[in-house]
Amino acid sequence: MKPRNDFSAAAAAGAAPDKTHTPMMQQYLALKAQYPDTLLLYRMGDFYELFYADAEKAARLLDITLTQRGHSAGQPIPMAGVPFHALDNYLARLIRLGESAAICEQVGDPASSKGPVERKVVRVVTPGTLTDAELLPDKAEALLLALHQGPRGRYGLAWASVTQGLVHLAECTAQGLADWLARIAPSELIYSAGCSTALENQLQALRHSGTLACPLSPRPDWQFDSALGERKLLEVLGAASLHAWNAQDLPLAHAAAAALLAYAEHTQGRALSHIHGVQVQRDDALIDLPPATRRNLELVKTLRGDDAPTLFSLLDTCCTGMGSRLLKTWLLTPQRERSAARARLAAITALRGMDGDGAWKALRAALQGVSDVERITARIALRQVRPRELLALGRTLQKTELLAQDLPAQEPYLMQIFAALQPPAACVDLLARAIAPEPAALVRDGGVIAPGFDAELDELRAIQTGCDDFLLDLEGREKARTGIPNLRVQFNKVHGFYIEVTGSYLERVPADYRRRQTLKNAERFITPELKAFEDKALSAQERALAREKWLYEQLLDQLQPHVPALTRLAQALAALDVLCALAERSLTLAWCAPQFAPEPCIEIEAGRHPVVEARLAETSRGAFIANHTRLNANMRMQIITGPNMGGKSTYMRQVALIVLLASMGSYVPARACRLGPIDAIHTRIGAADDLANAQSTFMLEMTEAAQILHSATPHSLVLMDEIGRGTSTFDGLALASGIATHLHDKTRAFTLFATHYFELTELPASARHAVNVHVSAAESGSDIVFLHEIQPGPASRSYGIQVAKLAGMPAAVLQHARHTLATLEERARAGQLQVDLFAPPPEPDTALAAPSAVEEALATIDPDALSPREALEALYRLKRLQE
Ligand SMILES: Nc1ncnc2c1ncn2[C@@H]1O[C@H](COP(=O)(O)OP(=O)(O)OP(=O)(O)O)[C@@H](O)[C@H]1O
Repeated sequence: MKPRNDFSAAAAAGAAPDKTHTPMMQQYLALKAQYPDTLLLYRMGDFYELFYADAEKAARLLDITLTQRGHSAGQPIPMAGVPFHALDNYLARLIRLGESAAICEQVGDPASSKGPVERKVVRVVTPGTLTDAELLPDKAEALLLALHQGPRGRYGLAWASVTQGLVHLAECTAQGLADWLARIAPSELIYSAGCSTALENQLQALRHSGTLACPLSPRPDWQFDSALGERKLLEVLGAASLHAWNAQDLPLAHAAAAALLAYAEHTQGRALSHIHGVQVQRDDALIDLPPATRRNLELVKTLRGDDAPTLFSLLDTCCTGMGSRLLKTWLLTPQRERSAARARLAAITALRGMDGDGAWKALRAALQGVSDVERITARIALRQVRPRELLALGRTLQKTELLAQDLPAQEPYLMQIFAALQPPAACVDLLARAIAPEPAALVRDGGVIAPGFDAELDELRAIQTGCDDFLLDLEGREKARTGIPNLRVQFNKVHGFYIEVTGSYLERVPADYRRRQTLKNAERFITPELKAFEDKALSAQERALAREKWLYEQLLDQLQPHVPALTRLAQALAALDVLCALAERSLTLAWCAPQFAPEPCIEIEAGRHPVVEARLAETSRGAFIANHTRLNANMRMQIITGPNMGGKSTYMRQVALIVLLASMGSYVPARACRLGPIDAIHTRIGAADDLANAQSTFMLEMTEAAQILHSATPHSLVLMDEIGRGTSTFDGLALASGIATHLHDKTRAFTLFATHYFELTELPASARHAVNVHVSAAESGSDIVFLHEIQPGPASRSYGIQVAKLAGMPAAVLQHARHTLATLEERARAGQLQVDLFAPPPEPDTALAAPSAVEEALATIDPDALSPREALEALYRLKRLQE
């Protein structure tokens, strides 16, 4: 028999309440049935309790005590709980572990309830739909992504951050899916429970490989409905058509949006009224930055997985969390079309002013302490905002009026920002009048609404403050009446008001005193007058609290119409913050403004690697040596040789970082930079075993290289670092030469190809768009000095043994290595193994290349047009052909 406490199946199936359970457990089970996959935190007094399997899971995850709470239906009830005031703390831990939690509060009045107080799930906290300031990281968005599998290997994607109010839509092919998922990097992914097993396996595999680092939740099939999605989008946008957003013909993305909005609403317990826009992202609009590129270029995480030092950590001097989040978006989604980058560059230039003495400094000083208007606005719309957030918002709004005065007037992008920086006057006024100067953290504690805002509240408060005067007066009068000199009138939470008389004066107590409590040396009394006062004071306090709650709700109602304007203002503040931070960086780090060219080219004068340069400066290990790069239609490939530690990887990465920085609209670490159209940055650098996916170093290297050869175009930048070194010398060399030739002849991408195979330096002799360069080093005795300068021509030798010496290799090993090297070189000279690495391969055998009968038959089959029976017959036919 199934254990009794495995309730979920019966409950989830909507079975009638089991009358053998206690009434409270019946209520719990009915609520739990609606959230079978989510931990249900059930409010009981000062605790949130979990029961049965939830309790066991929470005890394990949160390291809290698993106890029992009596019996229900004849079985003990496992229970674990967390104190209500520590809820945020425990929620944060659950979210980090990828769990979700449904928060169930008491909503009924305990005094008038028969049986258990009425309870309701007020919100569901999930990793992708966070809104709490305490749970959200300042500098990162929590994104929820819905994925819909359409026919013929196409997918619809819809994603949003609940605190942003912007829904993103995209459609992609099966091949592009992994890249999209990596680019969006959601905190939670929902997909249709009815999707194919292949998709489910692919998602799980991406999760194991780390490409997708978030929980995956299946949702009911019917929620992924295209017509419903379109209707819902129109509803939240308050529009009649999606044309304004160019989002009309995306049925698969609409289906994903239906599930996305349904899930987000389900978690928040209300419609998302603050959604203000839809943004369609098209495959070909963004510069492609595959996961390997983000990783290898250490854009937002180092190769070790740390947050710094990275390009983002170097750039991010933003004053607000909104700015940091927007900066990250700009960095990771650079557009192929240059108008956004041009506008940002022009704005940065205007902010810098003539000699760096522009408005940026004053603006940054003003931006300090600006609150997170974006998130506070979302929380207003979701009616979750706390009093102190409203206070902070009010102060920020007053500040933004001043901020706008400092903006340089003529620049178009800044003028646009200026227009959005005007806070709605009615909102500023309302907040200033309504919120107390030092409000309590929670409305339920009172003291949130400012004095003077509401006459009734002021009156109720006056009764409470009149308390002290009355009590002093009463104490004086009672002392005089009774002649007890140390009589005191006091209050405590348990016993209310009382008159305390010590033992020695008890005989003087008048007859109208009623005993309330006996202590060791004293008695506490109440009189009719004091009782009447107590009733009035306590009821005034209760009524004041209720009035404050009501006023706060009214305030939220009055703030709703301002949500769109506040959202626009938040966007403007974020953009201004990023532009000022980029202006500051450009001046502090001596960067230049890049120029965009219509023809294909990457021309960099005195380029530097910003992160390596900053590290060198920090550690006082000398100056960074700047290098030039010149790639254009006629010079598309550099074969880079030179010693280990010479700076090859640094040089290649710096070119990619400069291209990326320019494309996002930032100044760049160089003296000058001219950049033509770019559609992707591909990198094949370093080698890390992917043990989790059972891929060897070499397999991974080849997989990544193959992907690059398939997807790069003449407008792509490709970095290839020491390709082929993961296998035997000849195999590696042969593959490296094949790959280099393909990139040069067929792909024709801008390619930086660093290698230790000297044989590859012969390529430029036959490949007219390739050139040899090397990083320079100088020998002094048996030692080596790295000059880190890129110079024309191939390197003369590799200096591996000198580098090993620098690394502290034992002298005996070095001696052995020198000897072996001499022998090998001698043998190579004598053998003169001469292979023309770059000769075109013989034509493939045409007999072999012709399609077989099975292949021909296969080509005529359209799987989508076949019934299951026809498919089976087709399979038998193919089998026969094979025989
Ligand atoms: N242009 C430069 N100016 C100053 N220092 C540099 C420069 N380039 C590289 N370095 C320093 O040299 C170190 C090694 O550089 P890098 O890793 O690029 O060498 P490499 O040639 O790729 O070596 P390997 O072939 O072993 O991978 C860097 O960490 C940096 O400290």
